[in-house]
Amino acid sequence: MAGSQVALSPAQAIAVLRTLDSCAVSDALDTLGLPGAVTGISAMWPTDTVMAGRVRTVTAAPKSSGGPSDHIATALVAGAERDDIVVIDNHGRTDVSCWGGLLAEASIQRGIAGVIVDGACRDVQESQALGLNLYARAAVPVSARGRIVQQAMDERIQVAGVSVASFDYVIADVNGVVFVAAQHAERVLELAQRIVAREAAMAQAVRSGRDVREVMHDSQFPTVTAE
Ligand SMILES: O=C([O-])CC(=O)C(=O)O
Ligand SMILES: [Mg+2]
Repeated sequence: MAGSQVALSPAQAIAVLRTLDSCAVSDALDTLGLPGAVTGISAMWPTDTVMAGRVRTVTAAPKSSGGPSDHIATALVAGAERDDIVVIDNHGRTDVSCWGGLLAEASIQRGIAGVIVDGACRDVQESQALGLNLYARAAVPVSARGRIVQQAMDERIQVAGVSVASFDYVIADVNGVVFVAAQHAERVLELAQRIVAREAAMAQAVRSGRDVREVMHDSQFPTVTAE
């Protein structure tokens, strides 16, 4: 892909992301001076999976009316597509869940690749049993029902200070969550691949007995730049 001028399709971008990890993508964003890495949201169980896909946003809000309403995220999940990743913005609230096992069941049927909650989730064991990747700030037993609704979907949201829109990309793994704005995906992925290659060479140097002070010194192994 290096040097390629051909635009990546979403499927190609997702396939490349799945060969990377969140640290390499975060480093690429750093190099380009772009935001994307978030802190405080982590995998709900120890995982060796790299989750990558296309963002679909849900904006959560407290339920204001007394009457019946759609359950949060159902409208988005019902129309979601393969490799979508549901990203729920509950503004960091951890006193109520936004995600549970029934939503996970429906998500698997749609081919959804995973879920990220800027807030809390529940029924963690049900998502895990279904193999649905789940990232959140916390797990709590408290239901969304009667408390939280979907205010909007596919609107721009803020996740821990990072601006995120539907059809951006996201990668998440045991290290955390990193968003990639769609318009920068090509440059970010190309750079992240070069960063991975550099790290592999550095690891090989350490394995072959070179002093780690030398291998990791800023003067060694050409720093990967934006060019
Ligand atoms: O009531 C809720 O918060 C949703 C829930 O548990 C589920 O989707 O299984
Ligand atoms: Mg449930």
